[in-house]
Amino acid sequence: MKETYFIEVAGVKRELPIIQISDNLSIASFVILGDTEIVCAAASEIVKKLPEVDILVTAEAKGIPLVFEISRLLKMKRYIVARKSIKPYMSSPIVDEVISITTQKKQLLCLDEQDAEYIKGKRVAIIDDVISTGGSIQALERLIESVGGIVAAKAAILAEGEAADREDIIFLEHLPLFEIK
Ligand SMILES: Nc1ncnc2[nH]cnc12
Repeated sequence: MKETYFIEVAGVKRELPIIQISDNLSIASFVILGDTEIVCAAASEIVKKLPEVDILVTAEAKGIPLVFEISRLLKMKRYIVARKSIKPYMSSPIVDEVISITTQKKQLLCLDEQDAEYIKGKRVAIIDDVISTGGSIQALERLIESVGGIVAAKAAILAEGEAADREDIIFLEHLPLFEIK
C-alpha cells in the first residue's frame, strides 16, 4: 500500500503521497497547483503574518497560484515570477542558479530586465509553497538583492525538514523529511 502523510494547513486537511526522491530520502509531496481551496486558505493566513512590503516575488512554478492570491488579498496590482529558463521576450535577463531538492538538478532563475527595474529600491516578500533546503529562496534573495531590492520577508506554506528551525522565515506548518536507512 502507498504510504501517505496527513497534514492540516489553515484548516484544510490533505493526505500527501510519500515519494522517494533519492537513494536515502523521501518527501511527502505537497502540490498546490490546481488546489484552489488550500491556496486560498493558506494565502489568507500568510497575509496576516507578512510585514508591509511593496512587491511579492516567487520562482516558477508551484508558488505562482499562492503569490497571485496573496497579491490579490493585499490589493497589489502585480507580482513578479522568476522564470526557470531565459525566455525569448527577456531583454538583458539577470540569472542565478539553484539545485532543486525535488528534481536534484541545477536550475536557472531568471529575472526580466523590466521586472528587475521594478524591484529596485522596493521592499520585497519572497513567496514559495515549500521552503526545504532553502536553496531556491537563497538564490531568489541573491537575485533580488543584485538588482537593488530589499528582502523584507520570506514566506511559505510549509517549512520542510530543518527549515522549520529557521527564525528568518514565515510559514504555517512543518513538513518532515523521510530518511531511508
Ligand atoms: N515536500 C515537497 N513537496 C513538493 N515540493 C517540494 N519542494 C520541496 N519539498 C517539497
